[in-house]
Amino acid sequence: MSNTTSDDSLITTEVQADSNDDSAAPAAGTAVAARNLNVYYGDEQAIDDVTMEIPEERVTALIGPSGCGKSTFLRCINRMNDMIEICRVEGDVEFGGKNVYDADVDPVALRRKIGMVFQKPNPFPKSIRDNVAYGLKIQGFDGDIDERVEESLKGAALWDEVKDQLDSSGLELSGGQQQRLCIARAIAPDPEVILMDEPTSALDPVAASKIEDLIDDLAEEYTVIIVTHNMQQAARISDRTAVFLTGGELVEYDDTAKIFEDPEAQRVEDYITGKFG
Ligand SMILES: Nc1ncnc2c1ncn2[C@@H]1O[C@H](COP(=O)(O)OP(=O)(O)OP(=O)(O)O)[C@@H](O)[C@H]1O
Repeated sequence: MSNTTSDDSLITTEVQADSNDDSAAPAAGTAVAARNLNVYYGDEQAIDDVTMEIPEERVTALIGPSGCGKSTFLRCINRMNDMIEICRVEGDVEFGGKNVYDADVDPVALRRKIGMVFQKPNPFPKSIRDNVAYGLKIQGFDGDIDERVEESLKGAALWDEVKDQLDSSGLELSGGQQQRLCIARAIAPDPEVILMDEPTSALDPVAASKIEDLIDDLAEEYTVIIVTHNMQQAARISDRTAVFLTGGELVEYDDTAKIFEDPEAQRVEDYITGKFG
């Protein structure tokens, strides 16, 4: 993967996926591991001592009622919570055998390895090509940008629809196309993990279904971690499901079929069957 660039002096460290530090290496097949993770906003605790290992090249869904900490947990993985002044993180989030909160990890380099897609499609007011190429240019990518743009748009199942209008504004696309453009932008720097925070909740059912199909394809190459309010969606697209309940407690984490068909915790069954939440 790409190296750090000289045009941004803040970028000092590339997170190594193949660290030689065996003592810190996660078990084989684990993309991301949280260890005793606690997160606070001021005095309020949003994540309560969460430990979990997220498998690579699978879809892992984070579900639970509003305010239970799903987005907070997701944002810890690529340190997006750094932007929130009152947010304090304790514990480890391991990626590539390294705690992403270590002092020598550069968050910008980390976010190239762990990309993010948000609830509301947020393309830049730029051409389709420039939206996808944006991150590559910033990082000083020295390969063929047009080729990478094409690959990324194909990877996001958007190429056939936009290949003749690459110079048109990304804002002229439909909501579903804009979200796939944002996915193309996220995969352009060739990340290992893609975080998705309710990526279909602002879309109509047809557009949402296309994104669901795409997520399935993405998991062949990337680790996908998705927050969703839609339990049917979690059941349809994920391999593993983590159920958070009020106070940021991870109550159950297992294969998706097990969570939806035979959960261990009564509280999870009550949540899944709509008794609360
Ligand atoms: N920027 C912030 N400042 C202060 N408190 C916050 C902030 N972001 C989240 N919180 C609080 O942290 C807790 C967890 O919020 P979070 O958004 O992570 O939950 P969530 O499960 O993703 O919710 P939702 O499903 O409604 O998006 C909530 O009590 C919320 O009010």
